[in-house]
Amino acid sequence: MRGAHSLSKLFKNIFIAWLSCTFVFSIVAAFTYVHQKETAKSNLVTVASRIVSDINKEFVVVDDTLKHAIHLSPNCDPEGLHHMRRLVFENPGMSEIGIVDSKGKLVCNSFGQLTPPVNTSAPIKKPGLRYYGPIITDYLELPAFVLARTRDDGYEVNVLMPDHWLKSMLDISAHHNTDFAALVDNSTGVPVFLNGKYALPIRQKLFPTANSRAVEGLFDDEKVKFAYVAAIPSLPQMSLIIAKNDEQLVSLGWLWLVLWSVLYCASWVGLTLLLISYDKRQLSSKTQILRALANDELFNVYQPLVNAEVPSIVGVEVLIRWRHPLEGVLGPAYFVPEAERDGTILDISIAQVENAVRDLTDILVAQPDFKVSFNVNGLLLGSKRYIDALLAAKNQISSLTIELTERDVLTQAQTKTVLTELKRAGIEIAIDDFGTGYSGLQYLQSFPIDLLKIDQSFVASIGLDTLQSPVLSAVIDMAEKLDKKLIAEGVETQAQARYLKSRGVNVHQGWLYFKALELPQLQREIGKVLDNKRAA
Ligand SMILES: Nc1nc2c(ncn2[C@@H]2O[C@@H]3COP(=O)(O)O[C@H]4[C@@H](O)[C@H](n5cnc6c(=O)[nH]c(N)nc65)O[C@@H]4COP(=O)(O)O[C@H]3[C@H]2O)c(=O)[nH]1
Repeated sequence: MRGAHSLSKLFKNIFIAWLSCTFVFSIVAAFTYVHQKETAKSNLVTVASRIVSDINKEFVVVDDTLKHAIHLSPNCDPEGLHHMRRLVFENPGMSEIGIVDSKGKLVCNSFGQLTPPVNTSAPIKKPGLRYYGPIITDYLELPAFVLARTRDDGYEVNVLMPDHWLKSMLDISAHHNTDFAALVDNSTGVPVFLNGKYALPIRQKLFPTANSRAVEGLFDDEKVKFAYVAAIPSLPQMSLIIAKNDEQLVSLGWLWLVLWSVLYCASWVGLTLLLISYDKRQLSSKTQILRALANDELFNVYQPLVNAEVPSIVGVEVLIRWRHPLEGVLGPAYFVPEAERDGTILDISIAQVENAVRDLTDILVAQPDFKVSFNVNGLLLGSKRYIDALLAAKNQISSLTIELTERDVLTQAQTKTVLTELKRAGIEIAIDDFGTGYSGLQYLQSFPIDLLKIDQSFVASIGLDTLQSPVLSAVIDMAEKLDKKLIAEGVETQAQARYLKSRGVNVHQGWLYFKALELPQLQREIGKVLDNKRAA
């Protein structure tokens, strides 16, 4: 049964660790994915801008060449021929310069006069640089395209650019994972030169276009792509379009995947171990407390409640200590909060009540109205076992008090019923650390409360000019009006004791009189008092 329980706890921890790691890693992975995708898009835009800048530079050079060739004679005279050949020689991107007459006949080119002239199309009467193509020339037998300008005399000067020059510019293999790159006609979107497999977006109209822009979505090859269209400033008829498939934008290398998986598994295992060790720690704190209880390492100390008028010991507050085999005597702050969390406070408190009855038997016989006060919290009030232990103790302790904080009174649903039952059995109900809670005071009327223990901080403020100073006086007035008994906690000086007595608060608890005493010390102190009484 115990084995099955531990196994189910182990699986629970593994599951919680898996869930947490998966959640965190999914969020990190999503952020990384989005970030990588955005970076890849902006890289593609940078690549496109760089290619356009390179192409543009070449086109500007070509355009300058065409502008220089504006006065060349169409008769192919030796001087003109020499000039044309020099221009071709100086620009490796150009294969040939030609002159076309106004009727569309190529009359002369950098190779010489053409007889008969070759028929081409008549020059368009428009200023500026323009292109046409792609074409295959008879003598080059290479695909090429033409850049041209029409002169004022109606002749056209043109330059033949072979495709291999563009190929080097648009080499997509040089740009990691690019799907295609193309120089396209701006009005039709038809590629003049293409590297890769050309596709256009299905739902968005890209052409005609005049400006640079990005598009993303489904393309007509049924793939989701990101594409960037970049205008070429020197040739407004043409643009560059460069695209990447969605899956190419974020490419996770295997090393990255391995690292990510290792990190994920390590975090999962780490978190599982952490949860197991936390469980063990919980378990061990519980086991330790229960073992301490079984070994009688937990014991009561008793801090006397003093009637300051006489003075005499009229009762005690029962406080817990742990004689730890390694750490020495530990105060409640070291283990009570842990015991409250893991539930062992119930076993501790029942044992405490039983020990107190046993410890104080002689004193109770000698002084039957001796007040014995226990610290109780909400959890204890909800336990029938504890209530039964208190009721049983009441048979020996006629003046039995329980101390609760305001929080314990107000946060437990069943408190009122239990307190009424205890009160009916003759148990006195006290509010501990009174004045430190932030709730209203109506509960003092509606709950069966007999006694208020004024918190140490208010007692400490006596004679000082602090914020608490006026509160103490108000608490004393209010207790009198509501007919509640008062005990002052933490009385440390004669001045505090004098003031409290002057205000009618006569039962004191504090180091001025006694610290918490172990049983033999308490018995000695009570013995002294009894001896004094007898002597008197
Ligand atoms: N500075 C100063 N301190 C004084 C003076 N007179 C008394 N004290 C300390 O004030 C605390 C009074 O107990 P509390 O308010 O019920 O506060 C208690 C109570 O809330 C809790 N506690 C102690 N024993 C038990 C127990 O057996 N069961 C439960 N549930 N809680 C306990 O631990 C708290 C602290 O207990 P202790 O460490 O024993 O500390 C005790 C006591 O030693 C004084 O003149 N000056």
